[in-house]
Amino acid sequence: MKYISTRGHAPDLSFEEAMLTGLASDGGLYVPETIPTLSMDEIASFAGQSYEDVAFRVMKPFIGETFTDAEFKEIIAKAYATFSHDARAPLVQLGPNHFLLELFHGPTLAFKDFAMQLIGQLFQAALERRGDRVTIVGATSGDTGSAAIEAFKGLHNVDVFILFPHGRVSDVQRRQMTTPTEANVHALAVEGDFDDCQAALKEMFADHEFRDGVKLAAVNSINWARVLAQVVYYFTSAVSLGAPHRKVSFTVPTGNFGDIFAGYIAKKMGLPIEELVIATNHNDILHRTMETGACTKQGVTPSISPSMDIQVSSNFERALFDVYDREGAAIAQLMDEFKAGEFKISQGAMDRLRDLFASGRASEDETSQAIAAFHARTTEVLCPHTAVAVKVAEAHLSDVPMISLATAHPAKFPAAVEAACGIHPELPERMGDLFGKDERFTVVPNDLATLKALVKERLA
Ligand SMILES: Cc1ncc(COP(=O)(O)O)c(C=O)c1O
Ligand SMILES: N[C@@H](CCOP(=O)(O)O)C(=O)O
Repeated sequence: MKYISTRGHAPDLSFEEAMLTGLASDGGLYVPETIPTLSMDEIASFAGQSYEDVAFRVMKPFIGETFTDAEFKEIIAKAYATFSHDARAPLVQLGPNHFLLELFHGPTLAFKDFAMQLIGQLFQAALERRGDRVTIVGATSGDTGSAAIEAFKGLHNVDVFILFPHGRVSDVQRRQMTTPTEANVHALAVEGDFDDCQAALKEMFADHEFRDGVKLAAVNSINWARVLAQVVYYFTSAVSLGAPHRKVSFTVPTGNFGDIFAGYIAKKMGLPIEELVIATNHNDILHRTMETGACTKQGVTPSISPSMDIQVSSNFERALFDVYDREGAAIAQLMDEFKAGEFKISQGAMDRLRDLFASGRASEDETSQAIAAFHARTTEVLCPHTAVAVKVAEAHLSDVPMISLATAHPAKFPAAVEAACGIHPELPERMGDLFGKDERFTVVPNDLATLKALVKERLA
């Protein structure tokens, strides 16, 4: 399996190289040259299998010969052993034909653990074999950072620097990033928003001297391995509701477009998905783009679903690559235009996007009301990101089962949840001392040169 860049100029890479590289050298994102498909019989045979078994069968065709079957199975087993629910990603019913896919039973209580726990193991195995080390720099609006730190803390062949927007993550998210004591963990509070953090990360990759000098690696969803790991739960949840003999739909709370792009890959692999619904909060660039065909940057406005306070959605580039018939030059041009604030999508590409994705937006009030209404109706306490999905999903309910993705545990956002429904969601006992620990982080101006100097200084 070869991986190619969405901008057409970077060298093709193997799975292992693409994973350890992250962003392509031409600024593009790596995608598989072809998407392997699974037959109806193969998908049907997932019924009743463990999450780990399905994970092996879904991901194996993408990793080629990178690991032996036995090695890959062991990696998967270790990755999900840290989860507190036997099903890993259980489904609960919210109402007639509406289901919630709980993706928050991993160690940091967010869906990011599904991919991060796995790539932590994959990186370790690959780096040990190569006798190599890397410097991970990650940008986070809260959840990716905590999941990355949890997966990589204490490893001798990795340093992990996490850039988070100062004052714009929840207290639980910040503490998950700032309380680990391991020397290879560096939490940096950037005086900017998530888009600034992500832009700095991409600039670091564009500076080839810096990139090669520190052996830069990415664990954001610009890294293909992150997306791949998330494809699995689309299969497990759909099959448990009768797929492939019955279609299902998904509504996905969306920021960087990684999670919903994983759903799109599942569909391309053969999973019969009726609708894939993009759900945004008031930072709604994706919804506006789907409505108008113009992708126009507006400033980020903080919300009660802070992990989705994003306006530059990395993985949208991967979807554009497909609807532009995989023409790297066209994508490079759109991304150049976007630097000045806007690009317009051609009518043909827009028609294809609208065939693939529906979209909706939930305001702050609608999000709070959804938390209150679903708690009153079902006793389920939704996190604000999940509430965005559930609210948007309501407009898409039909006789096809709808699965809304519950991307984080409500206890990560207690203030917003309590304000909405009067319940103070408690952290699970295993995280109970989070607020008793000392924090360790550095506040950094939103300045690329300062950030790069800091990374080099810490590594030295
Ligand atoms: C809790 C939560 N929900 C939803 C999202 C959106 O996911 P994605 O960026 O993959 O679209 C994120 C992070 O981005 C998140 O942390
Ligand atoms: N919501 C994310 C933003 C980064 O997204 P990623 O999926 O590209 O890592 C976060 O919580 O950090």
